[in-house]
Amino acid sequence: MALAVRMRVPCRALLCAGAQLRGAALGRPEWAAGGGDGARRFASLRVLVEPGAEGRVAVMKLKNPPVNSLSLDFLTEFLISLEKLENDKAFRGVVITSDCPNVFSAGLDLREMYGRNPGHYAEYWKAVQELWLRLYLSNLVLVAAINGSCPAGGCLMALTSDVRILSDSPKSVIGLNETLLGIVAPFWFKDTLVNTIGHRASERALQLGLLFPPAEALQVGLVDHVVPEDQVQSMALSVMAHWLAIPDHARQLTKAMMRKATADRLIKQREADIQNFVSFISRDSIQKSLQIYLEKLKQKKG
Ligand SMILES: CCCCC/C=C\CCCC/C=C/C(=O)SCCNC(=O)CCNC(=O)[C@H](O)C(C)(C)COP(=O)(O)OP(=O)(O)OC[C@H]1O[C@@H](n2cnc3c(N)ncnc32)[C@H](O)[C@@H]1OP(=O)(O)O
Repeated sequence: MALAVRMRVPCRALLCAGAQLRGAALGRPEWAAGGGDGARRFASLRVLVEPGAEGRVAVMKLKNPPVNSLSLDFLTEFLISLEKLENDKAFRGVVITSDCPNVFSAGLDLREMYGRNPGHYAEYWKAVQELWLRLYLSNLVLVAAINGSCPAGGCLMALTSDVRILSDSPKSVIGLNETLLGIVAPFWFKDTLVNTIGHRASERALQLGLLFPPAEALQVGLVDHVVPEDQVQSMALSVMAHWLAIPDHARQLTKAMMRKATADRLIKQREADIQNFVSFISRDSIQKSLQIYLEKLKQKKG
């Protein structure tokens, strides 16, 4: 219990209070309970939560079409959802997957980082930090069922999980590709990658902005399993059962022991990190890079 308190993330309550206000401002109910599972099945506009197995596992489906970009509204809804699950003692594990075909998540929403004002950038970055801290320090067992493309912020989200299962498809590439956009992965993105695949492999992956196809992602240790597309969720539930066989308190203490120092680096300098982001993203040269990248994405279609 003491651990659970220690692992709580500062400012979380603040952000969630803000999040609820945001939801109210959008003029919709926060949660609509439905289905035979009553309150255990719930949904916001962009996140579906369904029971996974034996009432102790939930499946969170990211549903922000077309590509599950991590917009501010999406982050807000995701964080409220996660908080609900963390606070429900019945749940011990969560599978995170996508409801959008061929894409797990396109990462941070580029429209939140382009052509906005400094106040907006600061609000957005605080929500991104919160997402990482809440997921990275979660007491729940988190399994990422990565059923599609998983670049940058999508990869960061997957990296916070305890286990990653990737679908064996040419579309399912994963990595921190920030340099390809002319931007730089922040230190806590980098730390999370280093903690997963080691220093040398991270250095190469980050500098080159590598997006690994399934076999290479498995080889470098970025994911733990590669399975056919239609088996991603069943594999996630089966891996989850293995992890849930471990007593929670021992597993949670061990997870905290492994991750706390990394999280603390950001916690100690959250405000400075926000200011750093705002000044970096506001630069004309960076805005230009983002503009070019967004145009390229549009041209790809036409
Ligand atoms: C030194 C100090 C450092 C301090 C740090 C400061 C700042 C930097 C940190 C920033 C960290 C950034 C992290 C990120 O996550 S950046 C986002 C990176 N994401 C990507 O590169 C992915 C881009 N998207 C794609 O490659 C593809 O869309 C796809 C995910 C492979 C899916 O392909 P497909 O199914 O063919 O869909 P479309 O490409 O046609 O896209 C459909 C529409 O969605 C729009 N889109 C795509 N991705 C994003 C996105 N990330 N944000 C917003 N919108 C996105 C795309 O433009 C299409 O829109 P349209 O229908 O209006 O044309």
